[in-house]
Amino acid sequence: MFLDISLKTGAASSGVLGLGPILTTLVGVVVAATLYEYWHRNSREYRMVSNIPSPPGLPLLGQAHLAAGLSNAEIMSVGMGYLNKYGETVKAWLGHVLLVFLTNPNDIELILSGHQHLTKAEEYRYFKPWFGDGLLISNGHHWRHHRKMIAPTFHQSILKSFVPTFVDHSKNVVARMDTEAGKSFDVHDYMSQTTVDILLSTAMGVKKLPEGNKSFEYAQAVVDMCDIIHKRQIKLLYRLDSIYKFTKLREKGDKMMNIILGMTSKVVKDRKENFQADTRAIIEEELTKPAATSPSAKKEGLRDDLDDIDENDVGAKRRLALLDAMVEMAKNPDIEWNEKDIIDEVNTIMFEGHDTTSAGSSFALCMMGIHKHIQERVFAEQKAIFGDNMQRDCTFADAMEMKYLERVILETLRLYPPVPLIARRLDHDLKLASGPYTVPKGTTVIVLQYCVHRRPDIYPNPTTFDPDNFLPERMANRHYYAFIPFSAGPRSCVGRKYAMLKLKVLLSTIVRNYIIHSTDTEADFKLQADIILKLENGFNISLEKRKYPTVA
Ligand code: HEM
Repeated sequence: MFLDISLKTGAASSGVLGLGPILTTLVGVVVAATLYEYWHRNSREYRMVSNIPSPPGLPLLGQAHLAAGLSNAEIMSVGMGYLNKYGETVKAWLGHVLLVFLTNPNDIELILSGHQHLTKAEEYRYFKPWFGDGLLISNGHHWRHHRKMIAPTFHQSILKSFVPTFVDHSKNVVARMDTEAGKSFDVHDYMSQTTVDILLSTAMGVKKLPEGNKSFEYAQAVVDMCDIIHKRQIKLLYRLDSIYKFTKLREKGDKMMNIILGMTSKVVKDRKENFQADTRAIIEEELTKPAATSPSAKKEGLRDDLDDIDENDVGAKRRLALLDAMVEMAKNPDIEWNEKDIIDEVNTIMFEGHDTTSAGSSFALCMMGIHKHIQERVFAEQKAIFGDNMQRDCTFADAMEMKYLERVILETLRLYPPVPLIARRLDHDLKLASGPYTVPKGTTVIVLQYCVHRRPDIYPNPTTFDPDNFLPERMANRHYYAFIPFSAGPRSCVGRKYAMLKLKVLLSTIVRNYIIHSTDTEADFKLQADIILKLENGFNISLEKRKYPTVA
């Protein structure tokens, strides 16, 4: 347009009104930006959310500049500061992308409970090269079909059969940590390798684990890849593929993806090669009892397909663990399932199933190291269960008796939820319950578990670590959606029962072998929320071997 005018006026060589070409371009950009900003501010979306509080923004950028130059730990603390200042429902514009942050359980219920808002937010697209169309990020028919096929592979009878494997790996990590006894060390390194190995040996049916420190290398690559994806989600420039592909970050991302995909494709290849009928079937005995791994009897609003699968199941059935079940499905012409589906779900579950529980177990160990009286109660419960034979292997029945340890795990997940937030894209306009707000279709709504778990109106002394927050009578009086470490509703965590059982076996084995110490306090924690909540300064503990009289 400007060029047209200047040509007609014969001023092309010197630009508009005799200005140089750079200035001409600049004026063009400013005019286009002003027009865009004018259009944006008059859009339906902008007007609809104008009454939702937000930190001050800039033209074009919105609030995007607030994250510029900050580390992940800084973003977390700055973000919390804004939420404290602006209230329980806050909006932010990342350029033209609208984000609405929710911390009121009534709003969260509107998002998570029904089938209306199941679509994952745009921000999950950065996982696509990794998870493909795996459960965590897929939508619509594809997600529904995969969920229906995969949820039964976490049936209680299968989880029960995993307990001896959980025990073997727990004993193994106890032995490996012996070299650290007396020293302060970052326990997350041990937890991440162990949780990778446990997943490989259970859900993936791997008989021979990768040699050397391949599991640790994979776990480290996952941490680095999450950091990259998180940067892409929140830094405006990295969001654009056209810019990201020329950055150093992408080079690093490609390297990490090679390690990750190399490991998972080998797992699938090996399992397919060694897929023998006699090693894969698990025949369950008759089963009619409710799942004992669930934190409490569920009220109607919190029930999900995992409860239904465990509770409405009668009679003997042949069941397979995850990877074996998927290999069989791919061979069955009547089931819509192919090789890519297998790889996508292996990648999804290898990630979701290990990084979450390694953070959860590391936080729980730190909590017990810091709150010694709580560790003593955990140990006393172990003593009551194991009696004079504290070194014997834990069974499924033992794990069901660990009520206090369960409360310690739940309280850890309250204060330090490994998945600190969930994001959905609204498929319909949504009237919120927390105020006179209507959020338009297409918005990214972000459910902040981390914040709802720390609301003082729901948890008196919200920052105090108190496992008794999960006494049945306290839980019964709380809003269903005020404790959602595993999300809730139809898209809740498919591995939550697996996770709780594994954490109990692992922590029970560690606590029976070591007294856990910590020199850090919770005030020293530098929380870092890059996809999975971690401590930037490490999960530092030290261990002291427990001594038992030798059995003659
Ligand atoms: C302490 C441990 C865990 C926590 C806190 C946790 C938390 C969550 C949360 C919050 C979600 C919803 C995410 C979202 O909507 O963005 C989720 C989904 C999921 N989790 Fe977990 N998880 C844990 C362990 C596991 C384990 C052990 C597995 C598998 C072995 C697993 C597999 C999955 C899968 C496949 C999904 C996607 C479900 C769907 O969209 O249908 N998780 N998890």
